[in-house]
Amino acid sequence: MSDLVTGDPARDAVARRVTELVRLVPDYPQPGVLFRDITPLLADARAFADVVAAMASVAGQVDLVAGMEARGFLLAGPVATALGAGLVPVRKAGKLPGPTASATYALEYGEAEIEIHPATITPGARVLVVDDVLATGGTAAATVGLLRSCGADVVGLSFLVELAGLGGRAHLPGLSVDTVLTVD
Ligand SMILES: O=P(O)(O)OC[C@H]1O[C@H](OP(=O)(O)OP(=O)(O)O)[C@H](O)[C@@H]1O
Ligand SMILES: Nc1ncnc2[nH]cnc12
Repeated sequence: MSDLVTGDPARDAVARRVTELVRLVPDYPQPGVLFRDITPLLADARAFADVVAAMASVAGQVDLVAGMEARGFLLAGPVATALGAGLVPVRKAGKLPGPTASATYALEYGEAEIEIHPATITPGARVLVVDDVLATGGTAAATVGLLRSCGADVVGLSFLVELAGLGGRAHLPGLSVDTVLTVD
């Protein structure tokens, strides 16, 4: 199932472009995974601008946008600029000089650890979390937990593509979760 009908024609048109421009790669990076490759979308100037605008439109006033390494960075930076907000890079372990705060989590294809600089988060800062794909929700849930442990007020999450069949939303209870395109 593709959720291409939101009732907003402009938003539906952006969702259709995402369907057209996100390449499906079977068995990558391991057998059984249908990988969503966003590079054709990023290379299309109009589509890139439209998805950034759509992803930013879900939030009101925010202080910071948190983006997950690596593909999340590509969307979170422009979304932060569009919202007049700062950027918090959520990095894979070992990439940030200390002091850092960290969390471990499970992926659709493996396990990972993420880190942030807690000093960049003022207590009560309103933070929007941005990433390309919501799959099992492990990355997003770990990011929310990490941000909250640093005093952030996570006001919502904005994704390009949600793989609804993997049930990621269930790991984000009580949070506003928006996606440009939802697929099974
Ligand atoms: O909902 P989940 O099951 O946690 O999966 C989603 C995450 O997986 C991908 O990142 P990945 O760790 O593959 O890193 P990359 O962006 O560096 O390719 C994607 O960009 C999300 O961050
Ligand atoms: N199927 C998938 N395609 C792209 N990124 C992902 N992250 C987790 N699962 C993914």
